[in-house]
Amino acid sequence: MARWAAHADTSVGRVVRVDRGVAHVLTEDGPLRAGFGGNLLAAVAKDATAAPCTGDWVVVREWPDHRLTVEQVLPRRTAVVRATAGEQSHGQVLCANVDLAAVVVALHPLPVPARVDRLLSLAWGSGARPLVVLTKDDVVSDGEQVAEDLAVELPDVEVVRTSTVTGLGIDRLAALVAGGLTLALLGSSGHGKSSLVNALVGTDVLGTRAIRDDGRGRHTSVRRELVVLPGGGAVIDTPGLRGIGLIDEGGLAGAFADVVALAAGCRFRDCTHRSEPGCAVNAALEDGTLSRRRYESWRMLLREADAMAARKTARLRGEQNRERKRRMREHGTGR
Ligand SMILES: Nc1nc2c(ncn2[C@@H]2O[C@H](COP(=O)(O)OP(=O)(O)OP(=O)(O)O)[C@@H](O)[C@H]2O)c(=O)[nH]1
Ligand SMILES: [Zn+2]
Repeated sequence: MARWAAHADTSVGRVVRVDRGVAHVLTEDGPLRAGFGGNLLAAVAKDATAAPCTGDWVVVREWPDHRLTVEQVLPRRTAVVRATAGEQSHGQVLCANVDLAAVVVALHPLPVPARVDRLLSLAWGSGARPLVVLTKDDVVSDGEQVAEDLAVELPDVEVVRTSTVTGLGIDRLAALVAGGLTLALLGSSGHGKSSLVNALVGTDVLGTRAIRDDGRGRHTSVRRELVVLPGGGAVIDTPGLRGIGLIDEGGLAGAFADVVALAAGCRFRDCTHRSEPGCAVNAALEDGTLSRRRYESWRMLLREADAMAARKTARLRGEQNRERKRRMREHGTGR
């Protein structure tokens, strides 16, 4: 490496992907691979979210024997974090420092709105600007109508129709990131994320074209990869998200800002928005301002977020108990 940052032996770069404890980092002087430094390993042992992930800016150190290690993960501006249910888990960081978080949903078969809501909650939770990207417009005739219906329900979110067959909407996505921004693609398997990356790059970088003899797609690529685009900016493909348990309260509040605003007007602070008098949410349902579908979707995700929060509390309590027992053993006191 020729050019160095603050210290003579360190350099700053952006993580393209992480493979079994090896970070692939893009620096001003080209790509490099680095293991995790000792302090970083210790931090990761305590909290897995401390590990470098795609999109992170990191400090890489070169040792006298030319070994390279990631010494530090710079603070994340935004992060797409999937809540996970495991007792140990603090959530899983899918990617970091993204400016736009796109929910990628195919137009065929017809998008399931509750699914879009769920993924949008994940997108809102990241701190990035959420976006809906509808794919495979070429296989349907009512793409425009579906996009319009969604846009009406999601007033704060841009909805972009795309097709990697006709090229529709690809220029819009390219324009959104052109100023040097980073776009993350979130969605279930098979909805066309890798195809979008390829269309944006103009070449087959992620290997969606590889088809096996039985006609099914083969995935040779390592996912969660950051790809720098020729027109400026970058795009991150994430692995197919199956869905359940990705919700946190913050993201949900963002995705349902309209409903949260309504709920603030309920007569009772602890209104459950079922049948209480003076419930502003129910009033909006009755006068049609809020759709029954969106209301049901919100309630379902809220229940999930509550369950997730309860598990988190239980986990923290478990950690405290273990710590107290450890101290009892060591010092004969629980204090
Ligand atoms: N007709 C049509 N087919 C598309 C379009 N985009 C993707 N496909 C097809 O849809 C299938 C899935 O596309 P992928 O890009 O692999 O989807 P993915 O979301 O990356 O899926 P995973 O890799 O499993 O996460 C492939 O057979 C693509 O060729 C499109 O715009 N139009
Ligand atoms: Zn209410």
